[in-house]
Amino acid sequence: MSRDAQKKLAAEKALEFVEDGMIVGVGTGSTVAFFIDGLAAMKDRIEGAVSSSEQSTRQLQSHGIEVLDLNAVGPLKLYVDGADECDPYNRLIKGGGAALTREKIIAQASDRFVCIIDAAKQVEHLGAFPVPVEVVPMARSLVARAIAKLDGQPIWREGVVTDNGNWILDVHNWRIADPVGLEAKLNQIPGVVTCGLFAARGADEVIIGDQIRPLRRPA
Ligand SMILES: O=C(CO)[C@H](O)[C@H](O)COP(=O)(O)O
Repeated sequence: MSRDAQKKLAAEKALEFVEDGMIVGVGTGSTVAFFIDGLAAMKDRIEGAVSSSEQSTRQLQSHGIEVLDLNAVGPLKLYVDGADECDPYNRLIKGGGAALTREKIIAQASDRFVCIIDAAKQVEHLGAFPVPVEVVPMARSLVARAIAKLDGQPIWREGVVTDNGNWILDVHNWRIADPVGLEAKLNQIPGVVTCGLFAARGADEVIIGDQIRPLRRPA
């Protein structure tokens, strides 16, 4: 089955988590685009959506789904999003689409985070995919030097400006032994808005094709 077909299958399976009257947290990316298309068919049953990017907002609104402000609606029951990598414990690398900060905010504000991926994104250890880090522009070189001290190789994603007006450093060649510890270290560097490691709060369920994998904790 093609990767796109797997993404579509996972997105359709995630629709089963949507309940009547819900405000649904919606991620960003090509997998989520399938989810939004599916959500459109259920739009009269939901109250609206909270969106993680301008891109998803446009797609939601094009289907007539109301996009709500997270501050006005409070905690959400459900957040559905894709990922760039997923380890056996549902810890993720996200941010290939540069929407990581709003994605992490909505994931944190949601009771349940359902992640939808194709099988190629499953890995034993996170780090083959470069870890995106959103930085305040004036701190780019300061953060890059701090990351180099942590043995990562940061490369500026030149030309990309996030929805929050910030820049992205992609960190290559990282052997990530402790994703939770590294996430905390990155988030402490002044100028880092957030990093694309979703380890402290990973996904509650990962849907790979039509298979649902619940959360498993590391031993
Ligand atoms: O984190 C993301 C955007 O910031 C996406 O979820 C991630 O890049 C996966 O995208 P796709 O579904 O297109 O493969």
